[in-house]
Amino acid sequence: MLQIEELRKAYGQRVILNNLNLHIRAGEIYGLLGSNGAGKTTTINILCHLLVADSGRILIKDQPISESTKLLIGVVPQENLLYKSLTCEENLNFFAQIYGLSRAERKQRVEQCLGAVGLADRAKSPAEILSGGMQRRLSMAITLIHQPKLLILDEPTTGLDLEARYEIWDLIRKLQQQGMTILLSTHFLDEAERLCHRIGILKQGQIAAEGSLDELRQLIPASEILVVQTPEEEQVIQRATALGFPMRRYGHELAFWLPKHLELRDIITYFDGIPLDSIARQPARLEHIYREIIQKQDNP
Ligand SMILES: Nc1ncnc2c1ncn2[C@@H]1O[C@H](COP(=O)(O)OP(=O)(O)OP(=O)(O)O)[C@@H](O)[C@H]1O
Repeated sequence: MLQIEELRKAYGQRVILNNLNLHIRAGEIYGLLGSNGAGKTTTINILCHLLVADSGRILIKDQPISESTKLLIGVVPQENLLYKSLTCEENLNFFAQIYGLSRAERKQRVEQCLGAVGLADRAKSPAEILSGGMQRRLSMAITLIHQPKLLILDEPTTGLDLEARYEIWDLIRKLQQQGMTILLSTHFLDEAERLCHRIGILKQGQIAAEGSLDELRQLIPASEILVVQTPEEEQVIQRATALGFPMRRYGHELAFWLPKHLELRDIITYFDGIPLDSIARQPARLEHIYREIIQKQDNP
């Protein structure tokens, strides 16, 4: 669906995209992850013609991007693009007019798009009285008005509460099930884990790692992660190190990589004689993999 080849963008001496290659398959949800300033929005801005790349090639449905391919893409930016004093219906109508839809088409598309995002009953409500989650869904409806094939979502759940995030996630899944290809840029690893078929981690202007969650799991030699809470961290670290379990810290959590699946009762015996508050095994999650990839790149 989308092929980005050797894309380069620099601001002065500062290279943001360093010959980036990215391929998004039709019908998938592709998660683009990266630290602040990694170049996610820069990539999106180039895709939607807000920025010009220094070099590289972008193909959408095998055609180089141009004015005529613009209609294939719909972008939901980080900030909602809404006229707050207009109703939901009026907002959609306005954008439908910009896309040149006839009066009859507009009526039909406005209804369809409001229905698609679950706002049919708010058609007459001014955007400004909607909750943050509803405003985001209205922003998504606006992006759907011209029936794009590729939907680009830039941090779609930033600033939303948990219920609103669930609603946006359901909506993203529903759109994908209806055949939409989705590029999702996000900071939230749980969001990428739940929604994305494949994930690419953008680092130093390139995709440092890419794949499904299972494929990414192969990148770290941990079968499972052991999280330990103890008042005697030094003793636990010494014991685990002697057993060959690499240590990591995830925020305040003390963790060890387990090279293979081990029974919890066996693990507990390894720490005999050391006071433990809690001990838990968990599968390696995107958080653990992401951290490793980001740090490995920083300190090759
Ligand atoms: N017009 C500009 N001039 C100079 N530098 C810029 C300009 N626009 C963006 N940058 C820099 O380019 C880098 C990439 O920015 P970008 O917004 O693409 O990152 P991002 O991955 O989307 O980050 P975030 O997750 O914080 O939104 C940043 O360091 C930013 O400061």
